[in-house]
Amino acid sequence: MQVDILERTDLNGARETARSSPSKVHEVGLPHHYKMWLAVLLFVAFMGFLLFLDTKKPKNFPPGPKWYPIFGSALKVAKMRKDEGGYLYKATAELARQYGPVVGLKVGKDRQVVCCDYPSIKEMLTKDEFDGRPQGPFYETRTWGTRRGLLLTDEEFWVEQRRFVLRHLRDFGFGRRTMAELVEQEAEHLVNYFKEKVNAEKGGAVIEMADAFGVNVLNTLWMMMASIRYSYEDQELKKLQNLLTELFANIDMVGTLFSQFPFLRHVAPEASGYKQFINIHQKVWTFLKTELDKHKETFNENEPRDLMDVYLQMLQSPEKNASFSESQLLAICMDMFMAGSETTSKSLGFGFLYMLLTPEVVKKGQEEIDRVVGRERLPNLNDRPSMPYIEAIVYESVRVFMGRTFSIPHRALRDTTLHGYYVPKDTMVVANFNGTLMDENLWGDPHVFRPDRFLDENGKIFVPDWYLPFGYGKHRCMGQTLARSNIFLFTASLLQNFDFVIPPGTEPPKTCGVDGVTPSPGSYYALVTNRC
Ligand code: HEM
Repeated sequence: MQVDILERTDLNGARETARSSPSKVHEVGLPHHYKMWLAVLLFVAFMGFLLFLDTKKPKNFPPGPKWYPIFGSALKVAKMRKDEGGYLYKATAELARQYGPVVGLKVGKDRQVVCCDYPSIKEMLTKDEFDGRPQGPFYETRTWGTRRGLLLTDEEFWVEQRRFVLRHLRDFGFGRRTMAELVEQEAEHLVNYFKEKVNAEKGGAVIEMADAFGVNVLNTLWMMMASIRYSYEDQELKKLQNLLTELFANIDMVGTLFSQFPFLRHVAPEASGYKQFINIHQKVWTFLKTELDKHKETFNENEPRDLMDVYLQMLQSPEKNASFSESQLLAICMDMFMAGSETTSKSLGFGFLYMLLTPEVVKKGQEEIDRVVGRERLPNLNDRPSMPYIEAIVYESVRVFMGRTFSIPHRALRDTTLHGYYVPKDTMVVANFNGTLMDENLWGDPHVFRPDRFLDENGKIFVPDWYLPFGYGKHRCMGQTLARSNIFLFTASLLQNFDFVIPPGTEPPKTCGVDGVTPSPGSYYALVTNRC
Protein backbone atom coordinates (compact mmCIF):
# COMPACT_ATOMS: atom_id res chain seq x y z
CA MET A 1 0.00 0.00 0.00
CA GLN A 2 1.39 3.35 -0.97
CA VAL A 3 1.72 5.99 1.67
CA ASP A 4 2.49 9.57 0.79
CA ILE A 5 3.68 12.25 3.11
CA LEU A 6 2.15 15.68 3.27
CA GLU A 7 4.10 18.41 4.86
CA ARG A 8 2.99 21.94 5.57
CA THR A 9 4.22 24.86 7.60
CA ASP A 10 1.75 26.47 10.04
CA LEU A 11 1.51 30.14 10.91
CA ASN A 12 4.14 29.90 13.65
CA GLY A 13 6.59 28.43 11.24
CA ALA A 14 6.52 25.00 12.77
CA ARG A 15 6.45 22.10 10.40
CA GLU A 16 3.69 19.60 10.62
CA THR A 17 3.62 16.24 8.99
CA ALA A 18 0.54 14.25 8.25
CA ARG A 19 0.13 10.95 6.50
CA SER A 20 -2.62 10.21 4.10
CA SER A 21 -3.80 6.91 2.81
CA PRO A 22 -4.96 6.35 -0.78
CA SER A 23 -8.54 6.36 0.56
CA LYS A 24 -7.97 10.07 1.15
CA VAL A 25 -8.91 9.79 4.80
CA HIS A 26 -6.55 12.35 6.35
CA GLU A 27 -5.22 11.60 9.82
CA VAL A 28 -3.93 14.98 10.95
CA GLY A 29 -1.55 14.33 13.93
CA LEU A 30 -0.44 16.77 16.64
CA PRO A 31 1.77 19.59 15.50
CA HIS A 32 5.44 18.56 15.59
CA HIS A 33 6.45 20.88 18.42
CA TYR A 34 3.61 19.53 20.58
CA LYS A 35 4.88 16.05 19.92
CA MET A 36 8.33 17.15 20.90
CA TRP A 37 7.09 18.66 24.15
CA LEU A 38 5.04 15.57 24.83
CA ALA A 39 8.12 13.40 24.39
CA VAL A 40 10.07 15.68 26.72
CA LEU A 41 7.26 15.55 29.27
CA LEU A 42 7.06 11.78 29.07
CA PHE A 43 10.83 11.55 29.45
CA VAL A 44 10.79 13.90 32.46
CA ALA A 45 7.90 11.96 34.02
CA PHE A 46 9.73 8.68 33.42
CA MET A 47 12.96 10.03 34.92
CA GLY A 48 10.97 11.45 37.84
CA PHE A 49 9.44 8.04 38.38
CA LEU A 50 12.89 6.41 38.33
CA LEU A 51 14.21 9.01 40.77
CA PHE A 52 11.16 8.44 42.96
CA LEU A 53 11.90 4.71 42.93
CA ASP A 54 15.49 5.59 43.87
CA THR A 55 14.21 7.09 47.12
CA LYS A 56 12.02 4.11 48.05
CA LYS A 57 13.44 1.82 50.67
CA PRO A 58 12.69 -1.90 50.40
CA LYS A 59 9.99 -2.94 52.86
CA ASN A 60 11.37 -3.62 56.35
CA PHE A 61 14.85 -2.48 55.31
CA PRO A 62 16.96 -1.48 58.36
CA PRO A 63 16.14 2.07 59.51
CA GLY A 64 18.34 4.99 58.60
CA PRO A 65 18.33 8.50 57.14
CA LYS A 66 16.01 9.43 54.28
CA TRP A 67 17.06 8.53 50.71
CA TYR A 68 17.18 11.34 48.16
CA PRO A 69 17.39 10.85 44.40
CA ILE A 70 20.88 9.98 43.13
CA PHE A 71 22.63 10.76 46.44
CA GLY A 72 20.60 8.45 48.67
CA SER A 73 21.71 9.24 52.22
CA ALA A 74 25.24 10.24 51.14
CA LEU A 75 24.86 13.94 51.97
CA LYS A 76 23.58 13.22 55.46
CA VAL A 77 26.44 10.76 56.10
CA ALA A 78 28.96 13.28 54.71
CA LYS A 79 27.62 16.01 57.00
CA MET A 80 27.70 13.76 60.05
CA ARG A 81 31.21 12.68 59.16
CA LYS A 82 32.27 16.31 58.99
CA ASP A 83 30.62 16.97 62.36
CA GLU A 84 32.53 13.99 63.80
CA GLY A 85 35.91 15.40 62.75
CA GLY A 86 36.09 13.41 59.49
CA TYR A 87 35.82 9.93 61.02
CA LEU A 88 33.39 7.63 59.22
CA TYR A 89 33.27 5.08 62.05
CA LYS A 90 32.16 7.84 64.45
CA ALA A 91 29.50 9.12 62.04
CA THR A 92 28.13 5.57 61.70
CA ALA A 93 28.19 5.06 65.47
CA GLU A 94 26.17 8.27 65.81
CA LEU A 95 23.67 6.98 63.23
CA ALA A 96 23.36 3.79 65.30
CA ARG A 97 22.53 5.91 68.35
CA GLN A 98 19.73 7.53 66.35
CA TYR A 99 18.34 4.55 64.43
CA GLY A 100 19.41 1.42 66.30
CA PRO A 101 22.32 -1.01 65.98
CA VAL A 102 21.63 -1.98 62.36
CA VAL A 103 21.59 1.04 60.05
CA GLY A 104 20.31 1.01 56.46
CA LEU A 105 21.91 3.46 54.03
CA LYS A 106 22.15 4.22 50.36
CA VAL A 107 25.32 5.97 49.33
CA GLY A 108 25.14 6.85 45.65
CA LYS A 109 24.38 3.57 43.93
CA ASP A 110 25.37 1.37 46.90
CA ARG A 111 22.77 -0.02 49.28
CA GLN A 112 24.56 -0.58 52.57
CA VAL A 113 23.71 -2.13 55.92
CA VAL A 114 26.06 -1.27 58.77
CA CYS A 115 26.09 -3.49 61.88
CA CYS A 116 27.06 -1.55 64.96
CA ASP A 117 26.73 -3.90 67.95
CA TYR A 118 28.01 -7.31 68.94
CA PRO A 119 24.85 -9.42 68.27
CA SER A 120 24.33 -8.00 64.76
CA ILE A 121 28.04 -8.23 63.88
CA LYS A 122 28.16 -11.86 65.03
CA GLU A 123 25.00 -12.65 63.04
CA MET A 124 26.41 -11.00 59.92
CA LEU A 125 29.77 -12.78 60.17
CA THR A 126 28.28 -16.22 60.75
CA LYS A 127 25.38 -16.32 58.29
CA ASP A 128 26.30 -17.99 54.97
CA GLU A 129 23.97 -15.63 53.11
CA PHE A 130 26.45 -12.82 53.83
CA ASP A 131 29.53 -14.62 52.55
CA GLY A 132 29.69 -12.63 49.33
CA ARG A 133 32.05 -9.73 48.69
CA PRO A 134 30.87 -6.54 46.95
CA GLN A 135 31.00 -6.21 43.19
CA GLY A 136 31.51 -3.14 41.04
CA PRO A 137 34.23 -0.97 39.55
CA PHE A 138 36.00 -0.23 42.82
CA TYR A 139 36.50 -3.92 43.57
CA GLU A 140 37.44 -4.82 40.02
CA THR A 141 39.56 -1.86 38.92
CA ARG A 142 42.21 -2.83 41.44
CA THR A 143 42.76 -6.06 39.51
CA TRP A 144 42.20 -4.54 36.07
CA GLY A 145 38.59 -5.30 35.40
CA THR A 146 38.06 -8.81 36.81
CA ARG A 147 37.65 -9.67 40.46
CA ARG A 148 40.79 -11.47 41.60
CA GLY A 149 42.76 -12.10 44.77
CA LEU A 150 41.59 -13.25 48.21
CA LEU A 151 40.31 -10.17 50.00
CA LEU A 152 37.47 -9.28 47.66
CA THR A 153 36.45 -12.49 45.92
CA ASP A 154 33.72 -14.95 46.83
CA GLU A 155 31.94 -18.23 46.08
CA GLU A 156 33.75 -21.15 44.36
CA PHE A 157 36.65 -19.05 43.08
CA TRP A 158 37.50 -17.74 46.53
CA VAL A 159 37.00 -21.11 48.30
CA GLU A 160 39.48 -22.79 45.96
CA GLN A 161 42.09 -20.04 46.13
CA ARG A 162 41.84 -19.51 49.91
CA ARG A 163 42.23 -23.25 50.51
CA PHE A 164 45.27 -23.48 48.21
CA VAL A 165 47.05 -20.50 49.77
CA LEU A 166 46.44 -21.59 53.36
CA ARG A 167 47.51 -25.18 52.68
CA HIS A 168 50.75 -24.18 50.99
CA LEU A 169 51.63 -21.30 53.29
CA ARG A 170 51.56 -23.90 56.05
CA ASP A 171 54.13 -25.94 54.09
CA PHE A 172 56.42 -22.92 54.27
CA GLY A 173 56.01 -22.42 57.96
CA PHE A 174 52.78 -20.46 58.38
CA GLY A 175 51.58 -21.16 61.92
CA ARG A 176 54.51 -23.50 62.53
CA ARG A 177 58.04 -23.47 63.92
CA THR A 178 59.56 -21.99 60.73
CA MET A 179 57.24 -19.01 61.08
CA ALA A 180 58.36 -18.55 64.70
CA GLU A 181 61.98 -18.53 63.53
CA LEU A 182 61.22 -15.89 60.91
CA VAL A 183 59.43 -13.69 63.44
CA GLU A 184 62.26 -14.12 65.96
CA GLN A 185 64.83 -13.23 63.31
CA GLU A 186 62.91 -10.06 62.35
CA ALA A 187 62.48 -9.06 66.02
CA GLU A 188 66.26 -9.25 66.37
CA HIS A 189 66.74 -7.07 63.25
CA LEU A 190 64.27 -4.57 64.69
CA VAL A 191 66.11 -4.39 68.02
CA ASN A 192 69.45 -3.94 66.21
CA TYR A 193 67.96 -1.19 64.06
CA PHE A 194 66.75 0.68 67.16
CA LYS A 195 70.13 0.06 68.91
CA GLU A 196 72.02 1.57 65.99
CA LYS A 197 69.90 4.70 66.18
CA VAL A 198 69.95 4.96 69.97
CA ASN A 199 73.71 4.37 70.27
CA ALA A 200 74.48 6.89 67.54
CA GLU A 201 73.30 9.75 69.73
CA LYS A 202 74.01 10.84 73.27
CA GLY A 203 70.97 10.61 75.52
CA GLY A 204 68.97 8.41 73.16
CA ALA A 205 67.34 8.89 69.78
CA VAL A 206 64.08 10.55 68.84
CA ILE A 207 62.43 7.99 66.56
CA GLU A 208 59.36 8.36 64.34
CA MET A 209 57.35 5.39 65.59
CA ALA A 210 54.38 5.21 63.23
CA ASP A 211 56.37 3.63 60.43
CA ALA A 212 59.10 1.96 62.45
CA PHE A 213 57.73 -1.57 62.03
CA GLY A 214 56.56 -1.87 58.40
CA VAL A 215 59.67 -3.47 56.86
CA ASN A 216 60.07 -6.17 59.53
CA VAL A 217 56.38 -7.01 59.52
CA LEU A 218 56.40 -7.38 55.75
CA ASN A 219 59.57 -9.51 55.81
CA THR A 220 57.99 -12.21 58.01
CA LEU A 221 55.22 -12.66 55.44
CA TRP A 222 57.26 -12.11 52.32
CA MET A 223 59.83 -14.75 53.23
CA MET A 224 57.05 -17.36 53.11
CA MET A 225 55.41 -15.85 50.05
CA ALA A 226 58.46 -15.15 47.92
CA SER A 227 61.68 -15.78 49.94
CA ILE A 228 62.34 -12.05 49.94
CA ARG A 229 63.79 -9.99 52.81
CA TYR A 230 63.86 -6.25 52.37
CA SER A 231 66.35 -3.92 54.02
CA TYR A 232 65.39 -0.70 55.80
CA GLU A 233 67.20 1.16 53.05
CA ASP A 234 65.23 -0.40 50.17
CA GLN A 235 64.03 2.75 48.46
CA GLU A 236 61.56 1.00 46.13
CA LEU A 237 59.84 -0.67 49.08
CA LYS A 238 59.80 2.59 51.04
CA LYS A 239 58.16 4.39 48.13
CA LEU A 240 55.59 1.63 47.82
CA GLN A 241 54.77 1.64 51.53
CA ASN A 242 54.33 5.42 51.46
CA LEU A 243 52.00 5.07 48.48
CA LEU A 244 49.94 2.45 50.28
CA THR A 245 49.71 4.63 53.39
CA GLU A 246 48.49 7.48 51.16
CA LEU A 247 45.99 5.22 49.39
CA PHE A 248 44.63 3.76 52.63
CA ALA A 249 44.12 7.24 54.06
CA ASN A 250 42.12 8.32 51.01
CA ILE A 251 39.63 5.50 50.62
CA ASP A 252 37.17 3.90 53.01
CA MET A 253 36.38 0.26 53.60
CA VAL A 254 32.90 0.82 52.12
CA GLY A 255 34.25 2.35 48.91
CA THR A 256 34.96 5.83 47.74
CA LEU A 257 33.42 8.62 45.68
CA PHE A 258 34.09 7.03 42.30
CA SER A 259 32.70 3.64 43.35
CA GLN A 260 29.51 5.10 44.79
CA PHE A 261 29.07 7.57 41.92
CA PRO A 262 30.72 5.71 39.01
CA PHE A 263 30.13 8.52 36.45
CA LEU A 264 32.72 10.58 38.38
CA ARG A 265 35.43 8.32 36.98
CA HIS A 266 34.80 9.95 33.63
CA VAL A 267 33.88 13.53 34.55
CA ALA A 268 36.22 14.08 37.49
CA PRO A 269 38.88 11.34 37.49
CA GLU A 270 41.27 13.36 39.63
CA ALA A 271 38.88 14.88 42.16
CA SER A 272 37.04 11.58 42.68
CA GLY A 273 40.31 9.82 43.55
CA TYR A 274 40.03 7.46 40.57
CA LYS A 275 43.29 8.52 38.95
CA GLN A 276 45.27 8.19 42.17
CA PHE A 277 43.68 4.78 42.83
CA ILE A 278 44.74 3.53 39.39
CA ASN A 279 48.24 5.03 39.63
CA ILE A 280 48.97 3.46 43.00
CA HIS A 281 47.63 0.05 41.99
CA GLN A 282 49.65 0.21 38.80
CA LYS A 283 52.82 0.86 40.81
CA VAL A 284 52.08 -1.96 43.28
CA TRP A 285 51.32 -4.29 40.37
CA THR A 286 54.56 -3.40 38.54
CA PHE A 287 56.57 -3.88 41.74
CA LEU A 288 55.08 -7.34 42.27
CA LYS A 289 55.36 -8.31 38.61
CA THR A 290 59.10 -7.50 38.71
CA GLU A 291 59.47 -9.75 41.77
CA LEU A 292 57.54 -12.52 40.02
CA ASP A 293 59.67 -12.25 36.87
CA LYS A 294 62.84 -12.48 38.97
CA HIS A 295 61.36 -15.52 40.66
CA LYS A 296 60.65 -17.24 37.38
CA GLU A 297 64.31 -16.93 36.36
CA THR A 298 65.40 -19.10 39.31
CA PHE A 299 62.33 -21.33 39.48
CA ASN A 300 62.99 -25.05 39.76
CA GLU A 301 59.77 -27.00 39.64
CA ASN A 302 61.24 -29.87 41.67
CA GLU A 303 62.29 -27.65 44.54
CA PRO A 304 59.62 -25.09 45.41
CA ARG A 305 61.02 -22.52 47.83
CA ASP A 306 57.88 -20.53 48.70
CA LEU A 307 54.24 -19.90 47.86
CA MET A 308 55.11 -18.20 44.56
CA ASP A 309 56.96 -21.34 43.41
CA VAL A 310 54.13 -23.69 44.42
CA TYR A 311 51.70 -21.49 42.55
CA LEU A 312 53.94 -21.42 39.44
CA GLN A 313 54.13 -25.22 39.73
CA MET A 314 50.34 -25.36 39.77
CA LEU A 315 50.15 -23.10 36.70
CA GLN A 316 52.20 -25.65 34.77
CA SER A 317 50.18 -28.61 36.01
CA PRO A 318 47.65 -30.33 33.72
CA GLU A 319 45.26 -30.53 36.72
CA LYS A 320 45.14 -26.76 37.01
CA ASN A 321 41.62 -25.42 37.55
CA ALA A 322 40.26 -22.35 35.78
CA SER A 323 40.60 -20.15 38.87
CA PHE A 324 44.42 -20.35 38.70
CA SER A 325 46.24 -17.78 36.59
CA GLU A 326 49.32 -15.62 36.72
CA SER A 327 47.22 -12.50 37.29
CA GLN A 328 45.49 -14.28 40.19
CA LEU A 329 48.93 -15.02 41.68
CA LEU A 330 49.82 -11.32 41.43
CA ALA A 331 46.47 -10.37 42.97
CA ILE A 332 47.09 -12.79 45.89
CA CYS A 333 50.50 -11.16 46.44
CA MET A 334 48.92 -7.71 46.33
CA ASP A 335 46.21 -8.70 48.83
CA MET A 336 48.71 -10.26 51.21
CA PHE A 337 50.92 -7.21 50.86
CA MET A 338 48.04 -4.87 51.69
CA ALA A 339 46.27 -6.98 54.33
CA GLY A 340 49.43 -8.27 55.94
CA SER A 341 51.71 -5.31 56.42
CA GLU A 342 49.47 -2.30 57.07
CA THR A 343 47.26 -3.97 59.68
CA THR A 344 50.02 -5.43 61.84
CA SER A 345 52.30 -2.40 61.73
CA LYS A 346 49.44 -0.04 62.54
CA SER A 347 48.42 -2.21 65.53
CA LEU A 348 52.01 -1.87 66.75
CA GLY A 349 51.90 1.85 65.96
CA PHE A 350 48.75 2.36 68.06
CA GLY A 351 50.09 0.08 70.83
CA PHE A 352 53.31 2.07 71.25
CA LEU A 353 51.41 5.36 70.99
CA TYR A 354 49.19 4.38 73.91
CA MET A 355 52.15 2.99 75.85
CA LEU A 356 53.89 6.38 75.56
CA LEU A 357 50.85 7.84 77.28
CA THR A 358 50.55 5.07 79.91
CA PRO A 359 54.06 4.42 81.30
CA GLU A 360 52.63 2.12 83.98
CA VAL A 361 51.77 -0.41 81.23
CA VAL A 362 55.36 -0.30 79.95
CA LYS A 363 56.67 -0.78 83.50
CA LYS A 364 54.44 -3.80 84.13
CA GLY A 365 55.39 -5.32 80.78
CA GLN A 366 59.10 -4.82 81.45
CA GLU A 367 58.79 -6.42 84.90
CA GLU A 368 57.21 -9.50 83.30
CA ILE A 369 59.92 -9.70 80.63
CA ASP A 370 62.71 -9.36 83.23
CA ARG A 371 61.10 -12.07 85.38
CA VAL A 372 60.48 -14.58 82.57
CA VAL A 373 63.27 -13.90 80.06
CA GLY A 374 65.85 -11.74 81.83
CA ARG A 375 68.23 -9.54 79.83
CA GLU A 376 70.72 -12.09 78.53
CA ARG A 377 68.72 -13.29 75.55
CA LEU A 378 65.89 -11.96 73.41
CA PRO A 379 62.36 -13.22 74.10
CA ASN A 380 61.03 -15.91 71.77
CA LEU A 381 57.63 -17.36 71.00
CA ASN A 382 58.13 -20.25 73.47
CA ASP A 383 58.04 -17.62 76.25
CA ARG A 384 54.53 -16.64 75.24
CA PRO A 385 52.54 -18.88 77.60
CA SER A 386 54.55 -17.47 80.53
CA MET A 387 54.01 -13.84 79.51
CA PRO A 388 50.26 -13.17 79.77
CA TYR A 389 50.73 -9.43 80.36
CA ILE A 390 52.62 -8.91 77.07
CA GLU A 391 50.01 -11.12 75.37
CA ALA A 392 47.34 -8.86 76.89
CA ILE A 393 49.17 -5.81 75.43
CA VAL A 394 48.85 -7.51 72.01
CA TYR A 395 45.07 -7.93 72.42
CA GLU A 396 44.74 -4.36 73.64
CA SER A 397 46.85 -2.92 70.78
CA VAL A 398 44.70 -4.68 68.18
CA ARG A 399 41.53 -3.57 70.01
CA VAL A 400 42.40 0.13 69.94
CA PHE A 401 43.41 -0.14 66.28
CA MET A 402 40.41 -2.11 64.96
CA GLY A 403 37.97 -0.25 67.24
CA ARG A 404 38.41 2.65 64.82
CA THR A 405 37.35 0.88 61.65
CA PHE A 406 35.10 -1.49 59.72
CA SER A 407 35.36 -5.09 58.59
CA ILE A 408 36.05 -5.83 54.96
CA PRO A 409 32.57 -5.47 53.42
CA HIS A 410 30.44 -8.53 52.77
CA ARG A 411 27.55 -8.87 50.26
CA ALA A 412 24.19 -10.59 50.62
CA LEU A 413 24.26 -13.51 48.19
CA ARG A 414 20.46 -13.73 48.23
CA ASP A 415 17.45 -11.98 49.81
CA THR A 416 17.71 -12.59 53.55
CA THR A 417 17.20 -11.07 57.00
CA LEU A 418 19.49 -9.54 59.60
CA HIS A 419 18.43 -8.61 63.12
CA GLY A 420 14.82 -9.15 61.95
CA TYR A 421 15.17 -6.70 59.03
CA TYR A 422 14.93 -7.51 55.34
CA VAL A 423 18.21 -7.35 53.40
CA PRO A 424 17.85 -7.74 49.61
CA LYS A 425 20.38 -9.66 47.49
CA ASP A 426 23.54 -7.72 46.61
CA THR A 427 23.28 -5.31 49.54
CA MET A 428 26.69 -4.47 51.01
CA VAL A 429 26.86 -5.49 54.67
CA VAL A 430 29.64 -4.23 56.87
CA ALA A 431 30.57 -4.34 60.57
CA ASN A 432 31.56 -1.16 62.39
CA PHE A 433 33.98 -2.69 64.90
CA ASN A 434 33.72 0.46 66.98
CA GLY A 435 30.36 -0.94 68.13
CA THR A 436 32.00 -3.97 69.76
CA LEU A 437 35.62 -3.07 70.47
CA MET A 438 34.84 0.37 71.90
CA ASP A 439 31.42 -0.28 73.44
CA GLU A 440 31.21 1.17 76.96
CA ASN A 441 28.64 -1.44 77.98
CA LEU A 442 31.04 -4.23 77.09
CA TRP A 443 34.38 -2.78 78.21
CA GLY A 444 33.55 -0.10 80.81
CA ASP A 445 36.45 2.19 79.88
CA PRO A 446 37.11 1.44 76.19
CA HIS A 447 39.22 4.56 75.61
CA VAL A 448 41.74 3.64 78.29
CA PHE A 449 44.69 1.44 77.28
CA ARG A 450 44.33 -1.24 79.94
CA PRO A 451 45.74 -4.67 78.98
CA ASP A 452 44.55 -6.05 82.36
CA ARG A 453 41.05 -6.27 80.90
CA PHE A 454 42.29 -9.41 79.09
CA LEU A 455 43.48 -11.10 82.32
CA ASP A 456 41.26 -13.08 84.69
CA GLU A 457 41.55 -13.11 88.49
CA ASN A 458 44.36 -15.72 88.24
CA GLY A 459 46.35 -13.56 85.84
CA LYS A 460 45.55 -15.87 82.90
CA ILE A 461 44.49 -14.60 79.47
CA PHE A 462 40.74 -14.12 79.17
CA VAL A 463 39.24 -13.16 75.79
CA PRO A 464 35.54 -12.20 75.78
CA ASP A 465 33.31 -13.45 72.97
CA TRP A 466 32.78 -9.94 71.63
CA TYR A 467 36.47 -9.54 70.83
CA LEU A 468 36.36 -10.15 67.07
CA PRO A 469 38.95 -7.83 65.43
CA PHE A 470 40.03 -10.60 63.03
CA GLY A 471 36.47 -11.32 61.94
CA TYR A 472 34.72 -14.64 62.39
CA GLY A 473 33.23 -17.31 60.15
CA LYS A 474 34.40 -18.35 56.71
CA HIS A 475 36.09 -15.08 55.74
CA ARG A 476 37.97 -14.76 59.03
CA CYS A 477 41.46 -13.32 58.76
CA MET A 478 44.02 -15.65 57.21
CA GLY A 479 46.92 -14.00 58.96
CA GLN A 480 45.77 -13.83 62.58
CA THR A 481 48.47 -16.19 63.93
CA LEU A 482 51.25 -14.38 62.10
CA ALA A 483 49.95 -10.94 63.09
CA ARG A 484 49.66 -11.80 66.79
CA SER A 485 53.10 -13.46 66.82
CA ASN A 486 54.67 -10.38 65.23
CA ILE A 487 53.01 -7.95 67.61
CA PHE A 488 53.92 -10.11 70.62
CA LEU A 489 57.58 -10.53 69.80
CA PHE A 490 58.24 -7.04 68.44
CA THR A 491 56.65 -5.51 71.53
CA ALA A 492 58.44 -7.84 73.99
CA SER A 493 61.84 -7.39 72.32
CA LEU A 494 61.62 -3.60 72.21
CA LEU A 495 60.35 -3.25 75.78
CA GLN A 496 63.09 -5.59 77.01
CA ASN A 497 65.80 -3.37 75.53
CA PHE A 498 64.53 0.19 75.54
CA ASP A 499 62.61 2.84 77.43
CA PHE A 500 60.17 5.01 75.51
CA VAL A 501 59.13 8.49 76.61
CA ILE A 502 57.52 11.54 75.01
CA PRO A 503 60.42 13.71 73.75
CA PRO A 504 60.92 16.49 76.34
CA GLY A 505 59.45 19.81 75.35
CA THR A 506 56.91 18.25 72.96
CA GLU A 507 53.17 17.81 73.32
CA PRO A 508 51.90 14.28 74.12
CA PRO A 509 50.80 12.64 70.86
CA LYS A 510 47.08 12.57 70.13
CA THR A 511 45.24 9.26 69.98
CA CYS A 512 42.58 10.30 67.47
CA GLY A 513 44.45 8.75 64.52
CA VAL A 514 43.94 9.25 60.79
CA ASP A 515 40.81 7.74 59.23
CA GLY A 516 40.96 5.46 56.19
CA VAL A 517 40.62 1.82 55.08
CA THR A 518 42.87 0.99 57.99
CA PRO A 519 43.21 3.79 60.53
CA SER A 520 46.71 5.05 61.16
CA PRO A 521 48.06 6.49 64.43
CA GLY A 522 49.51 9.36 62.37
CA SER A 523 53.08 10.53 62.72
CA TYR A 524 54.44 10.61 66.32
CA TYR A 525 57.84 10.50 67.96
CA ALA A 526 59.35 8.81 71.01
CA LEU A 527 62.61 9.45 72.79
CA VAL A 528 64.13 5.98 72.90
CA THR A 529 66.94 5.16 75.36
CA ASN A 530 68.76 1.96 76.34
CA ARG A 531 67.28 0.44 79.49
CA CYS A 532 69.58 0.70 82.45
C1 HEM B 1 46.48 -6.98 63.34
C2 HEM B 1 46.48 -7.53 62.15
C3 HEM B 1 45.26 -7.94 61.37
C4 HEM B 1 43.94 -7.67 61.60
C5 HEM B 1 43.33 -6.87 62.73
C6 HEM B 1 43.19 -8.31 60.53
C7 HEM B 1 41.82 -8.28 60.42
C8 HEM B 1 41.10 -8.87 59.39
C9 HEM B 1 39.68 -8.78 59.23
C10 HEM B 1 38.72 -8.05 60.15
C11 HEM B 1 39.36 -9.47 58.11
C12 HEM B 1 37.97 -9.58 57.46
C13 HEM B 1 37.15 -10.68 57.96
C14 HEM B 1 35.81 -10.67 57.26
O1 HEM B 1 35.63 -10.08 56.21
O2 HEM B 1 34.88 -11.26 57.79
C15 HEM B 1 40.59 -10.00 57.55
C16 HEM B 1 40.65 -10.74 56.40
C17 HEM B 1 41.83 -11.14 55.82
N1 HEM B 1 43.10 -10.99 56.33
FE1 HEM B 1 43.59 -10.06 58.06
N2 HEM B 1 44.08 -8.94 59.69
C18 HEM B 1 45.35 -8.76 60.17
C19 HEM B 1 46.52 -9.27 59.64
C20 HEM B 1 46.61 -10.03 58.50
C21 HEM B 1 47.83 -10.62 57.99
C22 HEM B 1 49.21 -10.55 58.63
C23 HEM B 1 47.51 -11.24 56.82
C24 HEM B 1 48.40 -11.99 55.88
C25 HEM B 1 48.91 -13.13 56.13
C26 HEM B 1 46.07 -11.09 56.62
C27 HEM B 1 45.37 -11.58 55.56
C28 HEM B 1 43.99 -11.52 55.44
C29 HEM B 1 43.27 -12.05 54.29
C30 HEM B 1 43.89 -12.70 53.05
C31 HEM B 1 41.91 -11.81 54.54
C32 HEM B 1 40.72 -12.17 53.65
C33 HEM B 1 40.14 -13.47 54.11
C34 HEM B 1 38.94 -13.92 53.28
O3 HEM B 1 38.16 -13.07 52.83
O4 HEM B 1 38.82 -15.11 53.11
N3 HEM B 1 45.56 -10.34 57.67
N4 HEM B 1 41.63 -9.63 58.35
